[in-house]
Amino acid sequence: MAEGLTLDEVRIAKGGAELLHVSAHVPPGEVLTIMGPSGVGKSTLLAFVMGDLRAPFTATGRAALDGRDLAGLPPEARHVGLLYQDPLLFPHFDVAANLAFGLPRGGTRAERRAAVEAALARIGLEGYGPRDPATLSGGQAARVALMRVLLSRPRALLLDEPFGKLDAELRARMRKLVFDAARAAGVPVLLVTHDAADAAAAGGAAVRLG
Ligand SMILES: Nc1ncnc2c1ncn2[C@@H]1O[C@H](COP(=O)(O)OP(=O)(O)OP(=O)(O)O)[C@@H](O)[C@H]1O
Repeated sequence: MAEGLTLDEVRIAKGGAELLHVSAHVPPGEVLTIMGPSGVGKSTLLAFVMGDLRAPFTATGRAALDGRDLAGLPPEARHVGLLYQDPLLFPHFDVAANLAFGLPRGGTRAERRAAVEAALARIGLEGYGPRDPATLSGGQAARVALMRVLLSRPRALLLDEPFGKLDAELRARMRKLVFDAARAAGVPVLLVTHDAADAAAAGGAAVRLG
């Protein structure tokens, strides 16, 4: 059984015409960077792994996590975390509740509150728990969204230009946070980026589509 995330002869077509063809393996804790021109199908490939591919796209081939075929598993049973460039926070929840949503079920109220406080500290947003997400800057919201995904303890992590809205310093901090967390938890990461510095920081292999 191959530990990690495997893409085996994945072919994605749009309206019957092949868009991309890729085979790759991402060992636990490592990052595979996916680069390629706009429109080549990078985000669509991530949707396939999530189990969220929609018409007009079709796919053949296999995505497997720790040797287990993901086909047939609904998205919520895949335990694959996805982070976009645009942080999608729940607008009717405050920042703390957005983070708490990522936490696995269980634990006491006090434990959950402590976990949220620790998470806020890790992203440099101490005291931001009661804030309305609409009052956050783009970079602050991006950090909350990233931390919410990490708290959900995904078994694989898909990042779609996740650092695009951050300034250089924050970008470096967030890269370190996410790559260190993935390494520590043994989580394979697919990183879609146009930024060669992201790829260099990720340190793993890279594939170029198109
Ligand atoms: N719902 C849709 N219906 C039809 N075509 C779509 C749909 N969504 C995306 N496309 C097209 O499918 C192709 C692949 O899109 P995708 O978003 O996967 O590309 P990408 O490589 O991630 O691009 P970018 O780097 O610009 O984000 C593009 O040509 C896009 O215009």
